[in-house]
Amino acid sequence: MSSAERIPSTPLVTGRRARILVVDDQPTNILTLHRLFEDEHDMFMATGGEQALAFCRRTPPDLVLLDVVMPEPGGLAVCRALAADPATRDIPVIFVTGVDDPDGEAACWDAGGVDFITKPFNARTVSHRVRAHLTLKQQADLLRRLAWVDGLTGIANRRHFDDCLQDEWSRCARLGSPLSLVSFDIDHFKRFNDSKGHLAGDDALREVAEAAAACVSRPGDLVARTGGEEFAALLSHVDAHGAAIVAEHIRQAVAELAIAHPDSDLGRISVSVGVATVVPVPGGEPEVLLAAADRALYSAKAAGRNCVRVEPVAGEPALAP
Ligand SMILES: Nc1nc2c(ncn2[C@@H]2O[C@H](COP(=O)(O)OP(=O)(O)OP(=O)(O)O)[C@@H](O)[C@H]2O)c(=O)[nH]1
Repeated sequence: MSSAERIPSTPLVTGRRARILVVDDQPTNILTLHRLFEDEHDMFMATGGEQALAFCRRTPPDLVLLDVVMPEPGGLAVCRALAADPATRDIPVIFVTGVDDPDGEAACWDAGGVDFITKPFNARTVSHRVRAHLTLKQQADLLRRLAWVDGLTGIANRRHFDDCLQDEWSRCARLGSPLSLVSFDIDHFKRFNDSKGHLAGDDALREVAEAAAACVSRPGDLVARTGGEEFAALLSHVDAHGAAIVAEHIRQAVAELAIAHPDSDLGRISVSVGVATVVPVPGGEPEVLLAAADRALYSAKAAGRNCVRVEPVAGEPALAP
C-alpha cells in the first residue's frame, strides 16, 4: 500500500517486532529499559520532549515509555501534545515516574497516559505491562483497519476519508494553510461492467486505486474510495497549482494502465478529475470543498471525460492553477 494511506495512524504490531520509544533525560534510565526489551522489540530513545515528539510524528512507535520529570517540555506536556495530534493520538503512553502520590498519578491519567510504572521498577512487572499494552494496541489497530479500509481495493474507505477531511480542515485552518481535494470517477464504468462483467469491474477498481495511491506520496495525504467508482485524494498544505499537477498525474496513471474498455471513445479505462482548493477558516465547513470538487468533476465529465478541471470554492477568490 502507498504512503498515501493513513490507516491506522500508527502501524500494526502484527507480524513484526514492536517499536518502543523510551524518553528520559537520564541516559542510564533509558539503558535499563532498553536492555529489558531489546531482544524482543525494536528500541528507540529520546533524551528530550521535543526530540520525542519529532520522532513520533515522523515514525509513530507502537508504545512510548515516558519519564514525567524532564526539562521543558516535561513528560505530561509531551503526552498532551501526542494526544492532541491526529497523527500521534493512538500511540499509547506509559509514564515512568519516581513520584507515587495521588496527585502525581492523577496528572498522568489526565494527560492521556494509559498506565504508569513507578521507579525503581520491577522488571517482570514492567515486561508484563508493556506486553499487555502492546497487545491492546495491536487489537485496536486491527479494528481501526477493518473499520477504515475499503474491502475491495485496500485503500481508505469513505468513513476514514470523512474523518481525515474534518481533521485536515481543522489543522489547515489553524495553520492558515491550503487544503486541496481531487475527486475522480471512472468514465463510463456502467458500460465497462456491462460489457466485461462485474468481476473485471472489481479488478479495474483495484488497479485504479493502486495507480492513484502511487501518485500521492506525502505523509498525511490520503487516497480513498468514496463511492462505487468514485475516489478522492485529500492533499493538505497543497495549493491549487500543486493539486492540479497531482490530478493530472492520476489521470495519466490510470490511462497508462491501458485497461481495455471496448465501449468507450478512448478504448481504455480513463478517469475524469475535479480539483478544488481552499484555505479553511476556523468554524467553516468542509462541505464547500466537497461541493466545489464535485462541480469540477461534473465539468470534466461535460468536457468529454478523461480530463482535469479546477473549480473555485464558493465565496473564495479563484486560485490560479
Ligand atoms: N464492478 C463493480 N462495479 C461497481 C461497483 N460499485 C459501483 N459500480 C458500478 O459503477 C457504475 C457507475 O455507473 P454510473 O454512475 O452510471 O457512471 P458511469 O457509467 O461511470 O458514467 P460516467 O460517470 O458519466 O462516465 C454502475 O454500473 C455501478 O454498478 C463495484 O464495487 N464493483
